[in-house]
Amino acid sequence: MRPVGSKYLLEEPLGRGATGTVWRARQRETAGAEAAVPGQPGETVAIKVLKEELASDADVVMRFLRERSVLLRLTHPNIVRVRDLVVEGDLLALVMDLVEGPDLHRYLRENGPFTPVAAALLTAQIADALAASHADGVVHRDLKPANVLLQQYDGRMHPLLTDFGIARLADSPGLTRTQEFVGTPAYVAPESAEGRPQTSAVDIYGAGILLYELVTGRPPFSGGSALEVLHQHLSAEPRRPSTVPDPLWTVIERCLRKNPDERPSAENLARGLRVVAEGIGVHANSAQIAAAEGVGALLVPDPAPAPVPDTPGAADPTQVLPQGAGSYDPNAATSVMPHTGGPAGAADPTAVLPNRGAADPTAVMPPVPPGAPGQQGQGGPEDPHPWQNQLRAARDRNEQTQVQYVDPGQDPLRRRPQRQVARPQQQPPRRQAPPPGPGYGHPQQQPQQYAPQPQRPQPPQRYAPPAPPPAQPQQPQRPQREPRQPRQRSANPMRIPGLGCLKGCLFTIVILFVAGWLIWELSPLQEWIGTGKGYWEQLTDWFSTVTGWFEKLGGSGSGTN
Ligand SMILES: Nc1ncnc2c1ncn2[C@@H]1O[C@H](COP(=O)(O)OP(=O)(O)OP(=O)(O)O)[C@@H](O)[C@H]1O
Repeated sequence: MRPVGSKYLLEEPLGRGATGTVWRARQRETAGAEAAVPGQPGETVAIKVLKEELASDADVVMRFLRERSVLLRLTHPNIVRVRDLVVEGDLLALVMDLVEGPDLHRYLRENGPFTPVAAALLTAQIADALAASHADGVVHRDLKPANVLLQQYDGRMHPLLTDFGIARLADSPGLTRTQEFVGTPAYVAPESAEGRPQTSAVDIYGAGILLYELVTGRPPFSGGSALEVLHQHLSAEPRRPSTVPDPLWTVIERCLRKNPDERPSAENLARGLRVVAEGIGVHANSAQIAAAEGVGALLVPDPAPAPVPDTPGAADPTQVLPQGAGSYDPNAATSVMPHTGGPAGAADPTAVLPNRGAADPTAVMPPVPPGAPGQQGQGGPEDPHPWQNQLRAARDRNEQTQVQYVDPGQDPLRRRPQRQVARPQQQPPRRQAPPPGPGYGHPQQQPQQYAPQPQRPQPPQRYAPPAPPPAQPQQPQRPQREPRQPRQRSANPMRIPGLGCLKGCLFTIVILFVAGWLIWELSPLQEWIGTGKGYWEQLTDWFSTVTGWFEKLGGSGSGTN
């Protein structure tokens, strides 16, 4: 557990975005007066630790401190509360309320689109949050499903907008010098894409995209590359899905106007969406239906939208948004997008949008170097992008929920062979024999059982490098096969079929012969028979008599025939 300042301890990462990593953390001590929420020791919080690039940028640190009061005072039932800001050495962190629940991006992915009514009501709450922050002069600038957390209780979902001010922090003059600004391709307003001055209307555009995605499951503009997506933001009209009711489509269409001055204010958007939700619901009465159909009249633009100060493109109208390329992931982490300062192409974004790496689905905006309009690479086209860290961050973010790297040493699949290696040392020979490996000490009985040791070859597919070493210690077991010598037993004549029987018979005959001789010589048998002959003589006599009987028997048999 890593401490953050003296008051917090990081416990486990909850997720990673382009601007930092969010951790579940615990409060160690009550925070000082500078915190908006002092908290209690033991309380669980969420802490976003900003990336080192940001933390080491003097402008970001300055801005972080300057905006401290804005971030801390931004409180609304639909905004994740920032409790404290920590600046310590190279570390910048925002301490927030911990929200138990998925973000909207994940929820959509797992549950599919919302009904039009639910989508309207959920977006209305987000619009409420925007209205409050815009009134305070704070523009979110990175509105997207991943930045909406869903707190669930009593079977209801309560959306909370997070990451307020982060885009603005990341968009420091220091980072501008490196030709970057923050945004996410699928949610970037046309004026942001073009580097024109931005206002709170960019959030309304983001809300329109989000609403479209809630009812259809995907954002309106897609393409094989971020470049393509940006072109669509600039010039394509969103296609209306047949499932979207007229009044709701009116709202979406107004939010997605290319001209920011034609988009409704956040407050009017929230009101309009509630009217629509009532009018398209199954229980709507005729008045509600009529009100929903006339929603266009409610969607009045903001007469004085909150400006985005220091917008990268704002100071320099010639700036264009060179997008790189890569096929884009609509919900990829916030992209750090480059912009050129070159005048060329200012009026024609297509002229300055470089395309690079179109095949990478997670890629975000590649850079365009300063002073080289329309070109990438600081030193040449082959140079590595100064964006690669961000690209990697975006990619990491996308992968993290799918691929968890498993240390081979921790992998149970790999541990199994290790256990096999250990067993021979236990060597309780006979008992170990039936299980796989060992058979150690009984090679002759289980010679084939060694084959399973090659279970090892299974892991090799994944853990080719680590697997062999554990296998080696088993090599010495092979010589154990030599004890097969017992096979020499196969030379034992007793194992020749029939031979054992013959031997037994012969042995029995000898025994009988000797026993008979002893009886003949030592007992009164000889006298009883009264032959006076020797043992051998008597035997041959009996033998002749018996063979005579057989001959007679044979002779009488043939005479009969
Ligand atoms: N206050 C919070 N409580 C609980 N989880 C949070 C909180 N804030 C963020 N998270 C989790 O952390 C994840 C990463 O958040 P983060 O804001 O860094 O990423 P992001 O919004 O996807 O990327 P970006 O930095 O581009 O905005 C979120 O998807 C969310 O699941």
